[in-house]
Amino acid sequence: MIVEDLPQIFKEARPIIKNLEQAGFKAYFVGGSVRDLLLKRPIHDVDIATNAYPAEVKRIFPVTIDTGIQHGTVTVKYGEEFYEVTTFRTESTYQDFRRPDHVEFVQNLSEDLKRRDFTINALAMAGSGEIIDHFGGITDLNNKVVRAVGEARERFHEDALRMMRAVRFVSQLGFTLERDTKKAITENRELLHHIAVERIREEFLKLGLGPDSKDGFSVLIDSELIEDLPLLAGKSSLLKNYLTLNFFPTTEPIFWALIIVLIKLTNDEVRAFMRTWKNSNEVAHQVQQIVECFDIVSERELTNRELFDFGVTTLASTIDLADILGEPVNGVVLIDRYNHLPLKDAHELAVDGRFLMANLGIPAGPRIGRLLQLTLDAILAGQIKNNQKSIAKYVKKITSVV
Ligand SMILES: Nc1ccn([C@@H]2O[C@H](COP(=O)(O)OP(=O)(O)OP(=O)(O)O)[C@@H](O)[C@H]2O)c(=O)n1
Ligand SMILES: [Mg+2]
Repeated sequence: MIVEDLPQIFKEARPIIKNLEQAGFKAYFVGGSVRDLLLKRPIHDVDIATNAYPAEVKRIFPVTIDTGIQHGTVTVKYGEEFYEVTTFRTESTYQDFRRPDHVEFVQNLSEDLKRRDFTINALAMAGSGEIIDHFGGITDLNNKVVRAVGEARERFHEDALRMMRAVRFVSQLGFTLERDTKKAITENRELLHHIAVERIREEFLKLGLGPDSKDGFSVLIDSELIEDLPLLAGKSSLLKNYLTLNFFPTTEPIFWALIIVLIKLTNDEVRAFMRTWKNSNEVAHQVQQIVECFDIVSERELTNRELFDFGVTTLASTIDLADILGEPVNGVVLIDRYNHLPLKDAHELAVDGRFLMANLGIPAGPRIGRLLQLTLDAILAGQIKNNQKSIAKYVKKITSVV
């Protein structure tokens, strides 16, 4: 099979293949870019594989970066773009179910393709556009099947993350998981414990935000791989509710908040959950806010002060989450109420601590902060206006009790 009209991104990279060939080496496009080309999906980067050793690649191209020399990868700058050029390799020295620290270089492409994870990812393309398919990858693309190259068990022992990748592709590409590949996941799922949580998280997120995340989740539960995800063991009956949803998350914080609500964590448990999954403090905080806000809106109306404290980003995410979970929350009304708050940020307060000290004779100290908070409450509750005169009057009144 020959692809006649290559997208621009391949055309721009073709001189790299030509240069390697002119120096007497073989070189091909490999991996995800060839898969995505045949699926007519957007292509974000093209990877090149060659029988040239890294030192030889570096001799051919004037600007290179040593990105992963021990794995055989050199980044080549060509034009304004950067390309990963990796020497054909096998990964025969796995000891701990993770990608190895060093690899064995090999001379031919098929040895290299043989150790790749799935048939759809084991395709290569020559500079001419000719597709090289040793493992039935094109048929599997046409049938929308994720199938391990050769023995699935071996592929998963080489790199256990591939089990997550399999399920991620189900969600991302709308494919089904081939039976033996799925069986091998069930039989080898504990191997996932050898994998860094950050890598698992990345795949889990791609799964959760993929267009067919419901199918991805279904396979995750069916294959029992879910039992080996951090803090999700024993939760599959709760997570089955994911399969009954009509909408699915579109952002990272909403995805996490959804999982947390489905597995019924208490607010106190959210932080530890997010930390175990090695999320950044920023994402963890956003998720915590959404879960807290969701808890409130499921029970009662938010107060103006709560609208103010949560802010519009958390509100919008909470409304999305409520929508996904079928919780009756009137998002339009909530956002409208937010938009009509007398102020949206504490900086918009017409007075500050200095004003209270200078004009009302209140001594410096923590009391100033408390008075400002009460003032903010009163303004948000509509009891007083946000101007110096009404604030001064109000503060004078409450200084007798605060
Ligand atoms: N655990 C892994 C990771 C990657 N690969 C191989 O390396 C290629 C590139 O890997 P990567 O960019 O991580 O994944 P892609 O399949 O390209 O998917 P994405 O579109 O998310 O980049 C894959 O296609 C596959 O051939 C593999 O065999 N085993
Ligand atoms: Mg890729």
